[in-house]
Amino acid sequence: MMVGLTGTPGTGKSSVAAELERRGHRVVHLVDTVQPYILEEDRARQTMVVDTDRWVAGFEPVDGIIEGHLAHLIPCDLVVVLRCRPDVLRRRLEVRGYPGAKIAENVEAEALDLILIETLDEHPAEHVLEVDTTDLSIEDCAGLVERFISGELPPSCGSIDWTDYLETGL
Ligand SMILES: Nc1ncnc2c1ncn2[C@@H]1O[C@H](COP(=O)(O)OP(=O)(O)OP(=O)(O)O)[C@@H](O)[C@H]1O
Repeated sequence: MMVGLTGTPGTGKSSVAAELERRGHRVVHLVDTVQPYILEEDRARQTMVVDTDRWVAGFEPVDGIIEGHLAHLIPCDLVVVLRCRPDVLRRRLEVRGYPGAKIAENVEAEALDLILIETLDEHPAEHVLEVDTTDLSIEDCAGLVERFISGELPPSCGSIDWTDYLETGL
């Protein structure tokens, strides 16, 4: 089974994936697979521009967990979307020393549910679990992912509304 672990930067994908790896799951990090598909470096946004169509077409399916903010673009069997309340996400990204514009862009994307919307463009809701990491430990998040994969936890998404964080200007 191929499981995507996606979310806005800072929502905890790498941390949760590391915990799942520690628990014996096979994890593939998308950052290790995009190198041949990088078109250019976007210096202002401190990020790489990836030819996502070619990358998706060239992706070899794996039996395991695919971690990265493009994971929902792959034809996974299940997708977990990690979420983080925008004010807390802002703090997580500030700690990283990201430029203000990059923080604002990611915080706004999170408040607008962009990754979830993209996920539901590609996958039926019955294959999707949304996890609000804001008040959960990394171990708890990993536990929810495990229970979703095993079928113990049903799919669930769409109950988060952080539009207030847009109106208050964060
Ligand atoms: N559930 C959590 N509770 C508290 N802090 C968390 C949680 N998950 C992640 N963090 C913290 O948030 C920060 C960002 O986490 P992480 O690097 O795992 O995010 P990411 O989604 O993989 O980001 P990127 O896409 O940029 O790699 C880290 O400092 C991590 O310790």
